[in-house]
Amino acid sequence: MDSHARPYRSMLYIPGSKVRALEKARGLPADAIIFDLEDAVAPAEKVRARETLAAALGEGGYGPRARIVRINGLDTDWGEEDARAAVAMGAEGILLPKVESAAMLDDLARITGEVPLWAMMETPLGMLHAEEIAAHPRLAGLVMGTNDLAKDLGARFRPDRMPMLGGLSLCLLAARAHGRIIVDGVYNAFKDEHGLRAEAEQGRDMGFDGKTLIHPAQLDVANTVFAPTQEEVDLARRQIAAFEEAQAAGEGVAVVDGRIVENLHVATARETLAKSAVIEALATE
Ligand SMILES: CC(C)(COP(=O)(O)OP(=O)(O)OC[C@H]1O[C@@H](n2cnc3c(N)ncnc32)[C@H](O)[C@@H]1OP(=O)(O)O)[C@@H](O)C(=O)NCCC(=O)NCCSC(=O)C[C@H](O)C(=O)O
Ligand SMILES: [Mg+2]
Repeated sequence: MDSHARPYRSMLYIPGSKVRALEKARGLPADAIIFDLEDAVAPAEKVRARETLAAALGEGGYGPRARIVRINGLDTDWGEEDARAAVAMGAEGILLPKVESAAMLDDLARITGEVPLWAMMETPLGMLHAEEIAAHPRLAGLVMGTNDLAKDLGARFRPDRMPMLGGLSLCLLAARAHGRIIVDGVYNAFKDEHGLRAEAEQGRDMGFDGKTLIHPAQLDVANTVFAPTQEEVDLARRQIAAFEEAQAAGEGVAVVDGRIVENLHVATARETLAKSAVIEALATE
């Protein structure tokens, strides 16, 4: 799974226990859905939520949206059974909470076999072991859990996310070093569109592939912020054309809008065009 073959601009959490939300999601413009059996489901509801989710996924109708199931930790009463059930449900990915080592992913892979794994990065130890987690051969991607991380750090929520930046950056470095997808944490104030946009733009500028979301009202902002703009697409086309022209003239460098364009900029420009094409194709499905 790479983020160009399939975008991960918006990853919407849906509690596995909420029948109406599971139904509604079939028509929502989310790139991916995280069907949650962990924190969004109360202990008394855990077993029923697993059954409700199995029925919804069995019914299908989620189209091109990536279907990822977040299970409970393997150290809980529900984790192992969740993992087996997620495989049986045909989940495209299984998301393990509070991953702190590659060994935790090994334990899960022994149950889930070939199904791609995703790791919630949300504890101080997880941040410190991000590299070995990202290197795990079964891992498709990392998902930031900024609520749990703030709790464990004793950090305050600030608009600039200053207390989070060290952890976010460590996980980004690890994800990119191993070619993994990485998706930013949730923005809790789901009615605050302005705040969400600012935080999503910060995540995009840092290098995240997308943002995890808790409410359908957040989808448009994430889908817009994490897609290349028309200006970026136009610039990418002009950079590629100018560089090819320069090469034909025996030059290694071109200039566009007063800025140099070298082969590395052309690689980024080609990625921008590829991402834009995939998003466009998705919109017409
Ligand atoms: C936050 C909510 C509890 C709000 O729910 P509600 O009051 O029902 O919202 P609305 O009335 O505005 O809902 C309008 C319609 O949208 C549907 N809906 C709501 N949320 C979702 C959703 N997530 N996916 C799909 N559809 C949704 C409602 O059913 C309404 O539909 P309709 O009847 O047709 O009008 C609620 O949004 C919610 O439960 N959100 C998910 C919360 C969650 O999953 N939390 C856990 C993940 S966050 C986390 O743990 C991150 C990490 O681990 C960390 O540590 O940071
Ligand atoms: Mg969490």
